[in-house]
Amino acid sequence: MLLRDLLAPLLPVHATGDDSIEITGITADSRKVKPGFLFVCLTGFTVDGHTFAAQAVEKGAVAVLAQKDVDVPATIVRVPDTRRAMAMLADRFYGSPTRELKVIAVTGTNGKTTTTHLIDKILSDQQKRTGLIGTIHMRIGNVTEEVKNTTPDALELQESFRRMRDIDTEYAIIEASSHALELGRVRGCNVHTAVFTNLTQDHLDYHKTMENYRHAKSLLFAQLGNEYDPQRMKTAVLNADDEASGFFATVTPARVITYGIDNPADIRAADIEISTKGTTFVAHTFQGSVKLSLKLMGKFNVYNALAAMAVGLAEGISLEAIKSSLEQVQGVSGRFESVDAGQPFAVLVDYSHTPDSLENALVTIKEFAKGKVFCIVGCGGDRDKTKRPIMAQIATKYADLTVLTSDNPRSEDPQAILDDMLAGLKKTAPHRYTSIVDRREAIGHAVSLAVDGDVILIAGKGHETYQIIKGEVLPFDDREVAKEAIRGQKNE
Ligand SMILES: CC(=O)N[C@H]1[C@@H](OP(=O)(O)OP(=O)(O)OC[C@H]2O[C@@H](n3ccc(=O)[nH]c3=O)[C@H](O)[C@@H]2O)O[C@H](CO)[C@@H](O)[C@@H]1O[C@H](C)C(=O)N[C@@H](C)C(=O)N[C@H](CCC(=O)O)C(=O)O
Ligand SMILES: Nc1ncnc2c1ncn2[C@@H]1O[C@H](COP(=O)(O)OP(=O)(O)OP(=O)(O)O)[C@@H](O)[C@H]1O
Ligand SMILES: N[C@H](CCC[C@H](N)C(=O)O)C(=O)O
Ligand SMILES: [Mg+2]
Repeated sequence: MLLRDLLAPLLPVHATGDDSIEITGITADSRKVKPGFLFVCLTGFTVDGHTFAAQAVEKGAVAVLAQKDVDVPATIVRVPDTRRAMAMLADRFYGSPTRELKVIAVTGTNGKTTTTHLIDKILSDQQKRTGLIGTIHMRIGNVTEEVKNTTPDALELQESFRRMRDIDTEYAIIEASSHALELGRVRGCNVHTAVFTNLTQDHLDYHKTMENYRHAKSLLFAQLGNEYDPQRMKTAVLNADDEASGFFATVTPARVITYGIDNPADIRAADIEISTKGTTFVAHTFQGSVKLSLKLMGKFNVYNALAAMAVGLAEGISLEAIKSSLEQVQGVSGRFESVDAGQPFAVLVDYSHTPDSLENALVTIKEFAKGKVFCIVGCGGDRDKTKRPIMAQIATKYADLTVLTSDNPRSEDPQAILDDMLAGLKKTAPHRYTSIVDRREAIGHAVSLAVDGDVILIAGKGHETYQIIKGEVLPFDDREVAKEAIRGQKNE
């Protein structure tokens, strides 16, 4: 594409140099530049991309998009905000794939991955061709790919949408993280349906206040258009039991469908029963009522199911078909995943890494645990420090024994993170908690104490297969480590 044509969405924009050159690709990473590329200079959190402009040109970049002065032998396009411009150019360069795709974007503190998987199941069962982008992986057609971020940057996102469209994908179901919304990674996407799960504390290192955090989430609802063609009608699916939904309803031009349990809603669950086998409830909807038996456990999963149901109904899928799909879902990797190595007690691996999700997981476990509850939990390094003492308090409130340990300390000292967690605990009940820096040892400790009827919750890392310590990514899978500990115990 000619640079001049590529720049159309940014007009009026000024290019210094030849704008009739052919652009063969776009990247914001100088290490990925190929001859004929446009290099986008982004001011990052660790380095300033403008300092790599010269390197990019040496590698063959013919044009540079910048928001500061750069002096390089290439065509220079100056804009006030390169991140914003990059999202527009990504959409244009990849032929606006979201004009032909129905993008269903799920945002919220907890439940995004689970809800996207439920939506995927409902749509795929109707023979719709779907693609998925989220925390666990990206799936284009039948091919899954590894991801670095829950929501990739605008270039990777649009490129992935393009590949989905090229194989006739109809729906792209994506997680829209608050970082992504704030950083404009989803800007330029024509979103068909936006889903809100909930808003509770997390990421205050980045957003600073809950109000800013809510504002970031609101961007997804504000960017929905109002389309009245029944086939392409835009929808905001909101959780009636979360007060942030009122705000999102005021900022979205789209139609709103609400779901909930406690407050009046368009889709409402009643008669909820939770057991070790799963969860049953009756869903009252604008298309009638239906009783569901989910294999998923916990009240929070009723919310996820209702949100997915709302999306299905908005797409004109029958309630019976939605019920059938939801009832078949066995679970999502690393979410309340049961580990079975023949032990007489239960071991559950769950991705609860926020105060609210940890509390939900423990409340659910307390409903069926016959014996003691053990909770192994840590808090991520280089992440919201204020959630550390709160998570320690929640763990010790519900669990008979809490083992505080490491969860991706990243660049931080693991012991310092534990100290932040311990600061939330009163010294009056020391028998209720202990701290063991080494996560493998922490898991081994709980396994050595558990007996018939007990439940061990290994929280925080879910599907992750690594542990990041001092910036080094080491192999670590809670499920495998738990199995090893159980087998080791049996052999003793
Ligand atoms: C805080 C944050 O979001 N950081 C993201 C950001 O990295 P950064 O700003 O540190 O980048 P940087 O290293 O400073 O580099 C700045 C620029 O220079 C460029 N560069 C850099 C080096 C070089 O040699 N040449 C070069 O051109 C880089 O490509 C970049 O364009 O841009 C990167 C590329 O898009 C992202 O991968 C990275 O996500 C990091 C890994 C991350 O951990 N992000 C988390 C906080 C995040 O976004 N999480 C949410 C989910 C959260 C949740 O809901 O729970 C997510 O969506 O993943
Ligand atoms: N609707 C919900 N409300 C509260 N907690 C939930 C909900 N759904 C799931 N959880 C809890 O949160 C954990 C993470 O769930 P999930 O991976 O679906 O959320 P997510 O929003 O995708 O998280 P992330 O932001 O890390 O990608 C689960 O393991 C479970 O403990
Ligand atoms: N998307 C979340 C994942 C946290 C997972 C937890 N295991 C941790 O490392 O803190 C984040 O990047 O904050
Ligand atoms: Mg997720």
